[in-house]
Amino acid sequence: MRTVVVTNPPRADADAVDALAGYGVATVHEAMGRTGYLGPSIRPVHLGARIAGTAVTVLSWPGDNLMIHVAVEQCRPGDVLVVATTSPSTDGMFGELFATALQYRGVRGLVIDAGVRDVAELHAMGFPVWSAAVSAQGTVKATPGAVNVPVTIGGQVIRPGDVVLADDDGVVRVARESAAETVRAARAREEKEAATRAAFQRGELGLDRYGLRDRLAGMGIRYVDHADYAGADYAGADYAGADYAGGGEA
Ligand SMILES: O=C([O-])CC(=O)C(=O)O
Repeated sequence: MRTVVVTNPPRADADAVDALAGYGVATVHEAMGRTGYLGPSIRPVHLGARIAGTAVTVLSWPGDNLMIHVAVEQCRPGDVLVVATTSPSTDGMFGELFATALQYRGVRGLVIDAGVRDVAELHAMGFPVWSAAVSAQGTVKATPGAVNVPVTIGGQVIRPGDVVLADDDGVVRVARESAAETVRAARAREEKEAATRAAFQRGELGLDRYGLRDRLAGMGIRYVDHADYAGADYAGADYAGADYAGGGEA
């Protein structure tokens, strides 16, 4: 493993980062062509928060939070701490003491591909966390790692200074160069969704709005009244008889 601390990485434009916080993770993920999502294994520890910030990244040895202490010093207001481990770990590497130090530095939250603890205290102090696990298992401060190098979480490469957007749906990463463009795409996506919502509130069907009837016809889907279908054409009728796997058993 590279043992390095990179200082002063480029960070995404602060206005664009703040603007992204106005959109949900699902919206931004869709707006980026369904990319960037860290997947369902990185979950909010508490519901109800939405943050966007610039990543300060940590690559740690599993069960060892030495490099998180190193990373705290590199954090600036508006950052989000992003912690990956060199091999899978669920140990409780982070708790309310780290959160206290990060809050002092204006850090907006934590994304960690490992465990956290002191869940009640984190909630009480309003420090939002997305993690792979909750675990009281303590860790050591023994092994060097890296700060502000690219890390991989949930199949996504997160570079220092990239935007991390997190809410109840999980976490999405936006490349630091694309923050402003992604804000525009998210706004367009939200306008489209608003129009669709209004149409659904009027009773319009997705089948018509999305032009799905022609697609279904192209797939050979046909509509048959139940009275005409319940007879010989009922696929389940055959299945319920001879083909019933459990039929011969006591
Ligand atoms: O210090 C640790 O090992 C992690 C922790 O519990 C805290 O940050 O409060």
